Amino acid sequence: MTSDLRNRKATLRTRLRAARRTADPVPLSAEVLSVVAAFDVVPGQTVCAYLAIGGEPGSLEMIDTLRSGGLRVLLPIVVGDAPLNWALYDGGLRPGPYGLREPAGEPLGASAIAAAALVLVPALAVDHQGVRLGKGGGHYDRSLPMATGALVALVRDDEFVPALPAEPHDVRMNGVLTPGAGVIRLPL
Ligand SMILES: Nc1nc2c(c(=O)[nH]1)N(C=O)[C@@H](CNc1ccc(C(=O)N[C@@H](CCC(=O)O)C(=O)O)cc1)CN2
Ligand SMILES: Nc1ncnc2c1ncn2[C@@H]1O[C@H](COP(=O)(O)OP(=O)(O)OP(=O)(O)O)[C@@H](O)[C@H]1O
Repeated sequence: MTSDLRNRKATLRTRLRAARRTADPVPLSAEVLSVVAAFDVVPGQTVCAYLAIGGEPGSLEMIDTLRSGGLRVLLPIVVGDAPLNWALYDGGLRPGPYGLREPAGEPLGASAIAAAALVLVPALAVDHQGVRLGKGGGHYDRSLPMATGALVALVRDDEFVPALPAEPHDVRMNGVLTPGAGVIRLPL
């Protein structure tokens, strides 16, 4: 049962990653403000975001839009198999693992995610029940249980799908942002 779920997830990841290799960029630099508005996030509040790589929706411009709107933006720092650490993005970046760029500021600890009114979550796909498929490292699965704010995944239109395989540890999303459909609130 569990290994069947794992195999289905792995097959989906391979297909979705391959499709992203030839897909057009999706910067979401303006659209991200519709998420901020939809979840009543106001200037001064904290948003946990991510810096897109390798065909992921999002961009540095998207992060800058959030900062320009007066939001406090935290970016993730990978610490092995531990939950993600977080640091304030103040314009400084340095190279991280997996070709990532990470915030150069002082790490705030894994529990910093709890202060975020909104968490923008990278995903390969999300389904209509809010189940998210990530890259398979489990980094977000270990961190999202500590979050208290709205969880919104960013995907392409065709990556928002009717149903994905779900395991008990998969944390459900409260919403999804796609370039074509904008913000979609998901029933939890
Ligand atoms: N932009 C972004 N940041 C993130 C994540 C993410 O999915 N996207 N993570 C989500 O958990 C964590 C890091 N986990 C990641 C796991 C794999 C890859 C990845 O795409 N690896 C490439 C290249 C590997 C390499 O060069 O060594 C690959 O597998 O093709 C990226 C991030 C935290 N930060
Ligand atoms: N809360 C958790 N604590 C410890 N390990 C976990 C937790 N959640 C998930 N894992 C482990 O992480 C691995 C990857 O999980 P999964 O396939 O759901 O990844 P994903 O959601 O696609 O990845 P990510 O969260 O990095 O985007 C699995 O081996 C799983 O058992």
